[in-house]
Amino acid sequence: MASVNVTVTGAAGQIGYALLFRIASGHLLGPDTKVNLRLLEIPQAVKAAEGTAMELDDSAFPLLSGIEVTDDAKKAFDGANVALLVGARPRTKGMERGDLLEANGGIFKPQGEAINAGAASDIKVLVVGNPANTNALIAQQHAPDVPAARFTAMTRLDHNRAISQLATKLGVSVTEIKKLTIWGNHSATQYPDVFHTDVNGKSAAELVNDEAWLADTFIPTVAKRGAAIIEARGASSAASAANAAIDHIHDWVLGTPAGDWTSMAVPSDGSYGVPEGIISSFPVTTANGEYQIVQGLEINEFSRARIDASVAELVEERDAVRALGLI
Ligand SMILES: NC(=O)c1ccc[n+]([C@@H]2O[C@H](COP(=O)([O-])OP(=O)(O)OC[C@H]3O[C@@H](n4cnc5c(N)ncnc54)[C@H](O)[C@@H]3O)[C@@H](O)[C@H]2O)c1
Ligand SMILES: O=C(O)C[C@H](O)C(=O)O
Repeated sequence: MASVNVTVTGAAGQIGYALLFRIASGHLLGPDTKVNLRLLEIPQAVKAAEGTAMELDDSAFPLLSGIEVTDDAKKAFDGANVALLVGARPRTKGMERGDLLEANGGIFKPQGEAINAGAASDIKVLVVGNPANTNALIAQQHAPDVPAARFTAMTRLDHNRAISQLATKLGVSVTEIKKLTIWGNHSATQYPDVFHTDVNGKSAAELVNDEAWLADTFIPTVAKRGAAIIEARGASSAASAANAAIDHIHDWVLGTPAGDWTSMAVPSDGSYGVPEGIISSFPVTTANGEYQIVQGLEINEFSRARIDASVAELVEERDAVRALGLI
């Protein structure tokens, strides 16, 4: 059976704890693929990551072929086929946006370099740590030998949240909702779009038939859900974020179902007027380990303004990290 090297950064954190057991039990790559885990942490958290590794051992997962814990990015990414970049510098009191971007530059620049130096030729990178889209751009810009398209950021949690909200509104099961799209940044400016969404062969937008609900309830609920979870739990989403990371890589590697698509933040090829190179969320289909941006969707005025606003924020973030010399 094939064994795949999966590197997880921030392994001792709360998403890490929810993520690793599901990777080891086969939810990431399916029941026919063994996984060799590499856990990267900062020196002061290595001991905690080793504790998690002990628990992974104690689970005797049939698909887990090995675990290595390290604080050395070069070792962690050497031969990596899949990299989940979860560890990031959270915003703390008094921290300005520029400080946050700079602190994360100190993480994602060396990790991009280590991926460039040693990752396997089929490396697939998912950035979860916030600000995810721009952190992915920083890592990508320091890995010039890796195809740029292999660097992606996570908007699958937003996608899943939007499906759940829409299913509740329409009184249908989440499985009946297809072709929902998150556009833009994983931030409060993101745009969850139901204008091409299909519910049992009918248009979701027509079934909702209430633009005010979309504008004033649905979009803000989805876009501010991360903050609502922090408010309720006293900590940011962890199990749902881990679940979304599993979904993102699972679908990238194993494909999206026929008649559906998903949302991934990927380097723009200029589709839908999104400036080339910006790591922005799009509707994508996947097959044979590759993703493709869904083409030819008609974008109405309501959607256009919202996509443009979120993309403008991404351009600002790119310009800010450029000004800081991080890319
Ligand atoms: N994209 C999304 O949808 C989404 C959703 C939820 C959370 N997040 C983000 O995911 C990140 C992780 O969340 P969490 O709740 O697990 O945080 P956490 O603070 O519990 O854990 C983060 C871990 O990362 C480690 N870390 C820091 N710098 C590192 C480095 N250079 N190398 C390796 N590890 C490093 C820390 O030691 C810590 O153990 C945060 O940035 C959070 O905002 C993103
Ligand atoms: O950590 C956050 O700011 C929120 C997180 O990105 C989320 O969407 O739950």
